[in-house]
Amino acid sequence: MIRDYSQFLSSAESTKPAPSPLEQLGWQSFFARQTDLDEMASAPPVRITEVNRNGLRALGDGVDLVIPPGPEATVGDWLMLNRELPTHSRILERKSLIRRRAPGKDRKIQLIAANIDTMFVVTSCNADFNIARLERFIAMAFDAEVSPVIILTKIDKCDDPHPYITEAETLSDHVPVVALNAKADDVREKLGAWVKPGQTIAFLGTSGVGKSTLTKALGDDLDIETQGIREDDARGRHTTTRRQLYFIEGGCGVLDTPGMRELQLTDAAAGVSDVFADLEDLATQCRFRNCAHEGEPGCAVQAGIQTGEVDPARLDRWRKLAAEEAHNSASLAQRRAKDKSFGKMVKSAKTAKAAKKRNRK
Ligand SMILES: Nc1nc2c(ncn2[C@@H]2O[C@H](COP(=O)(O)OP(=O)(O)OP(=O)(O)O)[C@@H](O)[C@H]2O)c(=O)[nH]1
Ligand SMILES: [Zn+2]
Repeated sequence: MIRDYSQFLSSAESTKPAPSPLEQLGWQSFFARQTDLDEMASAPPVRITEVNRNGLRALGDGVDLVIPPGPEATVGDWLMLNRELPTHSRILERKSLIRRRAPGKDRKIQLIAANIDTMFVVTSCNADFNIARLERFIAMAFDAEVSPVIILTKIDKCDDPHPYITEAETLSDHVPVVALNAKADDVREKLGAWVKPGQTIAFLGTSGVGKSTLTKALGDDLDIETQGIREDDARGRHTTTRRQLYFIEGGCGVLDTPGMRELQLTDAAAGVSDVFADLEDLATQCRFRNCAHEGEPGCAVQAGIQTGEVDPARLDRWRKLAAEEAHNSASLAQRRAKDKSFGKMVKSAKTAKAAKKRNRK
């Protein structure tokens, strides 16, 4: 996977012209390359900022409308708006996509959010800190093609945050680690490399680690609670739902959706491979191709443990994550197979019924 890290390096920000209205909504060259001026004139780009029962809320340059339900789009998507037939608007290819497996029996894949640039994986310098969970969130971000950044909060409440920082830094060379006090006034400064006009960010982490506090720190000029929108519920009552993608001053998109809070590891095989690339590399040197690294002769991974090159705890986490991923993917495949055989059963039952009917005549 090739990633663009140039955004982490840029410093010559001041020479840039002020962002256009579209750029403030997150319009980037990645999307511009998929269209041309002719199309933009007749079918302007719009960004989906909410998905609800009434449809998709779409914002563009001087455009703010609700597209009726229909398009397979999610929050963060860019559409080329078909003014006559909005439901036939063209969805642009996504820069990133976060999906999740729905809870409950019907384990369908749901689209959670598209075109997020940076995923802040938040944990705190206390008992919440769990390296395996961090790894899982990082794998999920990589799989969605979003650049993850680890935020360690509550440094003000712990004697020495360094062991946490050091451990988080060992996860991957490609994941920056920022330690901070979410209640201090340097949050904007510390996250400035990622929170800037034209970017879309999201927070991921368990309850109580400081996601809301961080969000408030970024948008202090904005009362998130009052950004709720009115929506008719099934009984025709007005209920207020929280906006899902909103823009803080200067135009940085912040994605906040209930779905993000319930994310599971969904089809994240590629992400798991990214986080454990070194172990996967090593495993190619095992004598047996299907080596389980559990004591088979010629196992390069076990040899790595002997020499101290491989951390056995990390091998253990890799195994667990890979197994969980396999289980998730398998249950989807099983479900599909079941659906198929159920369909066949229905079909043969119908045929039998029809045959009975015919026989009765
Ligand atoms: N001292 C200190 N307190 C913090 C810090 N970050 C968060 N808190 C406090 O921890 C509590 C939980 O923070 P929230 O921002 O609500 O956590 P959250 O991740 O949004 O939690 P959910 O909304 O349940 O997902 C609040 O009382 C915060 O004030 C920090 O860095 N330092
Ligand atoms: Zn092996």
